[in-house]
Amino acid sequence: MIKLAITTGEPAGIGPELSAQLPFEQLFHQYPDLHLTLIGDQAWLEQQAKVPLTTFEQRLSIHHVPLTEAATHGQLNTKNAQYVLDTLTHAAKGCMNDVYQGMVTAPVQKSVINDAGIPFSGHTEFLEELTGAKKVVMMLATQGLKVALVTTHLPLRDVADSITPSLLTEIIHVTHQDLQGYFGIENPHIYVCGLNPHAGEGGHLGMEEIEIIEPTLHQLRSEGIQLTGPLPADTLFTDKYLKHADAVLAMYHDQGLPVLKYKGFGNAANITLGLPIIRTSVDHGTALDLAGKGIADQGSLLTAIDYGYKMAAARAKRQRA
Ligand SMILES: NC(=O)c1ccc[n+]([C@@H]2O[C@H](COP(=O)([O-])OP(=O)(O)OC[C@H]3O[C@@H](n4cnc5c(N)ncnc54)[C@H](O)[C@@H]3O)[C@@H](O)[C@H]2O)c1
Ligand SMILES: N[C@H](C(=O)O)[C@H](O)COP(=O)(O)O
Repeated sequence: MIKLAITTGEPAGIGPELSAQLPFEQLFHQYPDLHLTLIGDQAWLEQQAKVPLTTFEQRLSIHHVPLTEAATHGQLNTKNAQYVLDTLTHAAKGCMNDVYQGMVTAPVQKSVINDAGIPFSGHTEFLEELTGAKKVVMMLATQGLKVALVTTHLPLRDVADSITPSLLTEIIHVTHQDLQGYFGIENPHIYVCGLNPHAGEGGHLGMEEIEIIEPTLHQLRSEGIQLTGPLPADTLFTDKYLKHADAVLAMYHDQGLPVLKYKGFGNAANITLGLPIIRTSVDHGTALDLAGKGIADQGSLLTAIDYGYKMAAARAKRQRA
């Protein structure tokens, strides 16, 4: 059995309804050994389900984490911030203890957690700390494109200073290793974006390519890692390069993710590489404007479940070998 935990996310957003309204019958048919546990407030989830969740009791459980205050669609409440983190902690610890073979996260509202006085950048950073991982990488994947990021939830002002040879080396090592381990790519070819326009224009538009990125890639190539770049990011995302790329490494969030989401929004998943556990997520946020209306698209949650299931199956196969 592959047991996946689904954290149902910000209670005022679309996460609870997307999770409770999953096409369970179809999913359990498609993945005959899949078991799902929805993690969140039981009454809030049952209220949003279309069929009684007990219908699938052999394959579907709810792990009840009580809301602090009743939730209302579209209305954030700082009192429920800790609830959201409790669902994540339960799932992550369950994965570390092999109760679950992976966790799939519905969206959380980062701002309300911070407004509650709890510093929180995102699941990626939260899980890195909770699991004690040395370095994690945010990678979003859709059919035909995987984009990994060197920096994640960082103000643009701080990005350039944070790109160092050691960070770049760690990020590339983790990406390379997990593309091999979870995606069965024997010798991944990673295409790397420059940081500056035109990859620095020979030093006239920034020195990071010459001083940091090129020497680091040169060093890593000597270890046998296939790397192309740094290439100008505006033309890297074209077929000429993408047809040879197993993944693209972007230097910052909005260099890589708009391209990925333009190609695959609704059919993409966010995957945290480098964790000791498997974690996949949706490609969208809490969409407070849609919450409770029953019109939010389920595609990305299904994609995240698919990646989570396949990664867990790949790891189980590796462990048996
Ligand atoms: N995995 C996550 O936890 C995650 C991912 C992205 C954003 N967020 C958080 O979500 C909050 C809101 O972020 P945002 O407004 O930038 O992005 P958003 O994805 O919530 O909304 C952007 C636009 O996409 C639409 N949209 C989103 N999901 C949709 C779906 N399933 N079906 C149809 N339309 C959908 C929304 O209606 C909106 O127009 C922020 O706090 C952000 O940090 C969380
Ligand atoms: N950067 C993600 C995106 O834009 O889709 C999103 O904020 C989620 O990040 P976490 O998985 O770290 O919460």
